[in-house]
Amino acid sequence: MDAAIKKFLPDAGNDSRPSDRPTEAEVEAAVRVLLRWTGDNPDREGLVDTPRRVMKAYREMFNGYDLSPAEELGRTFEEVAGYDDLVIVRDIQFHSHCEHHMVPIVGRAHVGYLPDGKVVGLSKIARVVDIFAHRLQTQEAMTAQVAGVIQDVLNPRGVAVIIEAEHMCMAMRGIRKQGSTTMTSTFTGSFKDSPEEQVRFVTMVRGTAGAR
Ligand SMILES: Nc1nc2c(ncn2[C@@H]2O[C@H](COP(=O)(O)OP(=O)(O)OP(=O)(O)O)[C@@H](O)[C@H]2O)c(=O)[nH]1
Ligand SMILES: [Zn+2]
Repeated sequence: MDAAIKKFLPDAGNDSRPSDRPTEAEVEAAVRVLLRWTGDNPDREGLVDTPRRVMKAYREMFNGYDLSPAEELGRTFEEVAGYDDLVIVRDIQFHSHCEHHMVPIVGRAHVGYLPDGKVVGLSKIARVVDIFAHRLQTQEAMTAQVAGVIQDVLNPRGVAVIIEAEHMCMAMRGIRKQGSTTMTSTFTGSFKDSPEEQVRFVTMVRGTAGAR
């Protein structure tokens, strides 16, 4: 297998990842403990099916551990009439969970790259964002991971990623600041080397469509 793809498989570089997962029954038992921790009664009618629902919801919200972002980028094509300029997919909405508190991060990613011959299906860029979002994250790591996998697998002239997100761990608890957003960016290749390319990316992301 291509080394670039291997690097982005779910368990790459993470020896602490358990080789076997808990059973559904074990997960449901853990949710019952959390329900008791809230002060509620897991045996009351409204909560009886909740552990099972939470187990299923976790399987869906964290399915990014079972998917490979590098494999999503594997199918490319070159017949684009010689187009080799900036491609941007902006406003990719995502939901993730912060690795510190396991509560939601809600945000948007803007992803651009400068093709070097081959381009990738646009939906694949959004799929890559979703796969990383469906793992426990910090915003910084997610930004670097999205840029890194596109750079490594497509080998374009450069990749630019901006993520803006609200962290519920800052809104619902702790400091309790609603509406504050965090912005992160990663630039590789030509974007890293050239401030003009960065400006062009940001200008197009902030550009004309809709009420911006
Ligand atoms: N850099 C970074 N920090 C994050 C992210 N998500 C959450 N955090 C922060 O992680 C930090 C964890 O701080 P700790 O002091 O260990 O935990 P805590 O006592 O729950 O912190 P408070 O949120 O300040 O109450 C907090 O400052 C969070 O705001 C992220 O994506 N990136
Ligand atoms: Zn948090």
